[in-house]
Amino acid sequence: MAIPYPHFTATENADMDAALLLPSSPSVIITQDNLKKIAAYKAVEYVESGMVLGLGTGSTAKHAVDRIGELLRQGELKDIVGIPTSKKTHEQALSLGIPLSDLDSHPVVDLAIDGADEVDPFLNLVKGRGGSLLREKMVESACKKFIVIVDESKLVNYIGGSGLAMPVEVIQFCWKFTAERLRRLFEEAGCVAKLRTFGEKDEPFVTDNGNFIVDLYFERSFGDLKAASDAILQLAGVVEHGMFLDMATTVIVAGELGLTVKNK
Ligand SMILES: O=C[C@H](O)[C@H](O)[C@H](O)COP(=O)(O)O
Repeated sequence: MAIPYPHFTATENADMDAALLLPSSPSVIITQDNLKKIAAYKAVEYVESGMVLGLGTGSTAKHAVDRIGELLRQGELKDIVGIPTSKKTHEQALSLGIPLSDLDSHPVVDLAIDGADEVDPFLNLVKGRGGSLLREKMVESACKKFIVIVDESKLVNYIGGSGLAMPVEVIQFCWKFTAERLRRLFEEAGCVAKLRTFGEKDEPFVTDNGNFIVDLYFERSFGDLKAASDAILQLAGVVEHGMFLDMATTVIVAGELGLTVKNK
């Protein structure tokens, strides 16, 4: 989807790196992917040499990982250790020559940069529509600073408010039983629970950890997020859910009027 940028002046609203990405002529259309890149480049300004970095997953985080690789190659960043949040990011970072490690060797992460599927006004998130929520939550709950990068389409009034999926990673064993228990937890919010599938044959999507994903859809708000989180995690068969509550320290939003940086 292309987003028109009729009156945007890059140098007033964005940093120089991001400004370089913006169209020079007001009639040029800037794409949603450009917005993701602008947010990602801004986040990478927070990276310092010597840091242990959580490397996020998804189409927005991919730009941040690319940029980190580029700055390492140029010698502008040194001694970075990356902790990837998925097999896909692991492969991307390897191909860029970013030195990698894991939480066993580096249990404290200085900074993580990742995308999100929803961001509410309190900086609570939904993540995992790409299927990587569990490793993301492990890495991002171990970090001192967690910067979330989104285009403005991800902003919602309340968690679940996009009408799109809130993913829950479940073990494969009797997943229908678990999906039904999840649905019943949120019956009053008009919840529908669906197994995530892919391809023409509708095969179950399997996470990097060998689990399935049940996507929850809500007709209306389910209220107390902490209570919902606790209730989901109490179900045997659930591994983790995609609500990231009170975890983001900064959210960078690239939107029609430029970049907004929201701090906790
Ligand atoms: O599982 C995927 C991750 O949580 C992503 O960070 C999230 O889905 C946002 O992805 P994207 O930047 O592609 O919209």
